[in-house]
Amino acid sequence: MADSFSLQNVLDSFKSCLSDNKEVFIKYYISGWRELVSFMNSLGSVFSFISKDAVNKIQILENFLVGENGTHYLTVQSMVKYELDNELVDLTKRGIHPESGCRTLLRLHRALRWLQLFLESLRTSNEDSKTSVMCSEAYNASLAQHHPWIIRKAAGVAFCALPYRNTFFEVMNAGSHQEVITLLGEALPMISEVYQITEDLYAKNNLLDLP
Ligand SMILES: CCCCCCCC/C=C\CCCCCCCC(=O)N[C@@H](COP(=O)(O)O)[C@H](O)/C=C/CCCCCCCCCCCCC
Repeated sequence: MADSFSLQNVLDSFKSCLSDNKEVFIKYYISGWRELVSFMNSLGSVFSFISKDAVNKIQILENFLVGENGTHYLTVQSMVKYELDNELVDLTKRGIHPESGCRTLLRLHRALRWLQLFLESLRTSNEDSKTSVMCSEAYNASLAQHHPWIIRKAAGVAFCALPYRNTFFEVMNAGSHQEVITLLGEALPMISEVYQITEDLYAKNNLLDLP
């Protein structure tokens, strides 16, 4: 995991995610998430429970990727085909495959929607905007609908600990505020494309509600 966060690295990871024929490389998908988790860790221990869950899911996918069937886990497309063809996914209720690649990636995919909304909000924010409000609005419009009450409550408490917008931009380590905004403008189309390709693939295969 990177020692200090760089927004440029996040951008590079999501840029590298797409193959020429628009498949999503799992290796770069998880390296983008690792970079984001390193950022979240720098914000304080109140985010540890979120970071632990994200790291756990990243690790599950990493284990598949370096495991004996790793060639099937090169892209999200090849993973979906391999796991469905070999009945390795619990489709309606949790059973003998509670940690399939498909359901694990789905959790990060939903979080990617939150990230997309949050970054867009940050990009278009002004000096008076509150990061906690932007974060919780993005969360309510995405991940919250998949989380039980207790997680929503804990997430709400964590959001209140987010630093003010100015400090937040500085921790992003990407130069002046204008430079951060420019970089966000470059990162967002990459993130959105990766999100949409994954969303379409999951929808086509009826995988959007995996338990
Ligand atoms: C570019 C820099 C600015 C933005 C930096 C953002 C950094 C964000 C880094 C990581 C985001 C965490 C991703 C969380 C994945 C959550 C996956 C999930 O939904 N897991 C739940 C369901 O899993 P299963 O039980 O079905 O296996 C699990 O129950 C969740 C537990 C933890 C709580 C998740 C709360 C998510 C809040 C997301 C907002 C993070 C706020 C960070 C603020 C910078």
